Amino acid sequence: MNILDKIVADKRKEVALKKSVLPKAQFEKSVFFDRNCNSLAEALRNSETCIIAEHKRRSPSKSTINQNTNVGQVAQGYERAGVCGMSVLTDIKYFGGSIEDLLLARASVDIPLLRKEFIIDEYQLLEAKAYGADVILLIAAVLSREEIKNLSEFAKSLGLEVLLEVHDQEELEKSVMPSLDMLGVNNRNLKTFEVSLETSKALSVLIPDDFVKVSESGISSIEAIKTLKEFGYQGFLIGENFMKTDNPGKSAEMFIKSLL
Ligand SMILES: O=P(O)(O)OC[C@@H](O)[C@@H](O)c1c[nH]c2ccccc12
Repeated sequence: MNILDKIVADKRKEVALKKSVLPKAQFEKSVFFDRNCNSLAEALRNSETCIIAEHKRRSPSKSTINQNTNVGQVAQGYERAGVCGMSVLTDIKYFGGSIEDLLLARASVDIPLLRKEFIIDEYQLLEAKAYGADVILLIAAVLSREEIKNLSEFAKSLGLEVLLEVHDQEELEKSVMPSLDMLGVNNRNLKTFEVSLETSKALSVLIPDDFVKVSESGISSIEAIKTLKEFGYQGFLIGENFMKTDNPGKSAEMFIKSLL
């Protein structure tokens, strides 16, 4: 069993348990449930910075990155820095996040928020909406085409945007459909943790032009962004490079300044 299989097996148990404790009808009572979502795709199309900054305490590939974060402060720092959106990891077991992190970020900023999670069930989409997300991530490596279709259409019916993540040509070809807003290429192979920006370069030509292209993971230099922009990318998801510092917001601000 690779790490991704393990994460998904644990996620299925976690979601089953959550469903028994908190029935999904509860989510409709959230003040955020009827909120109009902010568009990340729109922000990326109209921005020069193109950065989606992530809140990530640890990961299976790096163990601890930053355990002493205050997610509200990080969110405000990212917003001040001028990012297009923020990604909030909500997985507890492998990434040290929580769904409450999303809520705290939502309470602190207005920028588009992506719920970064291993989504396998509509329950998690209702939960994402209730806790203030604007965008959800679907990972092609763990979903069939039919699951991608059902989950993305359900997300859209809630007013959420959808970022679909792929790592190779096969995943990309099985996933392209109109209910997606953005296509993300993960430079990190979630099964082996190998990182290479070549993945984004190779897949860029295969992504239809009507989707906003996002390059994810392993990005730490201005040069990398300039090169990826030449390959048509309009969004760049950066986590560790900001989170490993004492002040992720300030790091994002400096990065963005040197980008402009
Ligand atoms: O910290 P990095 O290398 O800048 O990567 C951020 C983000 O792309 C990464 O956390 C990520 C991309 N796809 C995921 C899916 C699940 C968990 C995490 C991820």
